[in-house]
Amino acid sequence: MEISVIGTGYVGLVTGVCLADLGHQVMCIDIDKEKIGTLKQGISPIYEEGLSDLLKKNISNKNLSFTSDYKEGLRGKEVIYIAVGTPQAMDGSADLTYVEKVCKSIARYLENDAIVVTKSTVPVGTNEWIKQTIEGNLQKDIEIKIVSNPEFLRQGSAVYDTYHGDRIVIGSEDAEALNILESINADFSIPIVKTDLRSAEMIKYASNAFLAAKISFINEMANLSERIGANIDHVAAGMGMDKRIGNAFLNAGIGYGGSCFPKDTRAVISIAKEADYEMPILENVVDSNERQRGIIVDKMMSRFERLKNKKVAILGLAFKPETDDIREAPSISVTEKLLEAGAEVCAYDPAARRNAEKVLSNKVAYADSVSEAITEADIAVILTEWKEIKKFPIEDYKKYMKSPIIFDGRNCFTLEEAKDSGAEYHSIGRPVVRDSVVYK
Ligand SMILES: NC(=O)c1ccc[n+]([C@@H]2O[C@H](COP(=O)([O-])OP(=O)(O)OC[C@H]3O[C@@H](n4cnc5c(N)ncnc54)[C@H](O)[C@@H]3O)[C@@H](O)[C@H]2O)c1
Ligand SMILES: O=c1ccn([C@@H]2O[C@H](COP(=O)(O)OP(=O)(O)O[C@H]3O[C@H](CO)[C@@H](O)[C@H](O)[C@H]3O)[C@@H](O)[C@H]2O)c(=O)[nH]1
Repeated sequence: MEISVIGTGYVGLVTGVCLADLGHQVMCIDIDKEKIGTLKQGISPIYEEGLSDLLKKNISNKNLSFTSDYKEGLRGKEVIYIAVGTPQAMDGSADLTYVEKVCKSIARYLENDAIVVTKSTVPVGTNEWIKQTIEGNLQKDIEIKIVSNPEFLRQGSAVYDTYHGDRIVIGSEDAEALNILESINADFSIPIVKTDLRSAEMIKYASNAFLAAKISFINEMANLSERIGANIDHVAAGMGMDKRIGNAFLNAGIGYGGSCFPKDTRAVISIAKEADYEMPILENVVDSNERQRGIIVDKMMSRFERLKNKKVAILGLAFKPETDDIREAPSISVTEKLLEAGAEVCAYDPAARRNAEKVLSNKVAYADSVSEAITEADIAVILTEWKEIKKFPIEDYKKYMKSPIIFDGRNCFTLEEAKDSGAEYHSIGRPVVRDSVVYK
């Protein structure tokens, strides 16, 4: 099929590349000319294993091309995916400015009938508004059909998720459009849920809200476990064996971040407000996550009283491993709090340094390895569970640090490893290990 994908962020790029790899003729459009220039050369602006190879392969076999010119990008296209950002507005709702601009550009430049598919995460009812906005601005007598096709990929494993996701959701009131989308997606060999527009939009928000709630739930259980002498690793393992609960998303830590959970949970609360309905569970999930982001610095404060002039090594800045993204990463607030308390911060991240430098205070120094970051440090704080950070032996911290005191926000080491390491080890939801003793 002749397909156009609008927006080359995580979702747009991976969608475009994967559809091209299935044999469709895909043209990706982005208003960011610099990005388009980079993409044309086969260079992925996104840190994701395997993506660059797929990108180059499909550019060279002429299934995939890039443009910032809407007229060229929409010419003769039968299916048009919208994959631009829907960031959080000041009031917590989803900001649809980019989507609106896209609708107006489609209306202005499209010259043939087409199916418009929304991949962006948008509030319930938005797809109907998209149809009206395009139709209200059309320059030609053409027919537009609308399908909601929310995206469930995770950053860092986006290509894998596209081929191995648990389900593909497509929603439309138009049976023919639904069938065409079903046939495009059939090649991914993933179960397809066919539904109406509003339910498809709601499935996306409800799924993210549920996952965020699961994380906040286990985080609160972890905080309680610390206070009563239980070990959250054992608690989560025991809970997760119950198939009704499931063992995924039960890793306690310093809270969820990233470009989706924080904004999507707030968007649901905002949608509910519009519908004059209160959602106390979700409101508390958001508050609980805010509190969780602060607990690692609180733990340091209660251990040291003062952090002034302490040299703190931050290990991991990305909101999770295998991505260079630091949007809503806990590292942002932890770094701010440490600097406010007068600490000297030296950070290491295998991929996110370039993005971090744009956002974090210029008082933060950067290291090129774990060992360099922790050299002569008073405290090491682990914020992202990168493989490299998990693999760095806990017993080696004492070789480099002034005093081997570790605050691990991602439970990278077992208590057994910590016990024989010579390090003082504070983690989440587990007893402290000090002088080889596990303190309950
Ligand atoms: N990032 C994820 O893991 C993920 C997963 C599932 C769903 N989503 C949702 O998908 C959507 C896109 O997310 P993202 O992270 O890929 O976005 P992003 O913000 O990283 O990228 C959006 C891209 O759209 C481009 N753009 C903006 N306005 C444009 C316009 N008028 N015309 C053409 N291009 C334009 C920008 O230049 C940018 O390259 C959001 O709604 C998000 O909630 C994201
Ligand atoms: O047990 C867990 C699992 C995750 N997290 C944190 O939760 C956040 C999000 O992680 P993850 O879901 O792996 O990353 P995203 O790439 O943000 O993906 C989520 O958000 C996307 C955008 O909507 C959806 O498409 C995905 O299905 C959904 O998993 C990160 O900060 C993780 O550290 C935990 O703290 N504990």
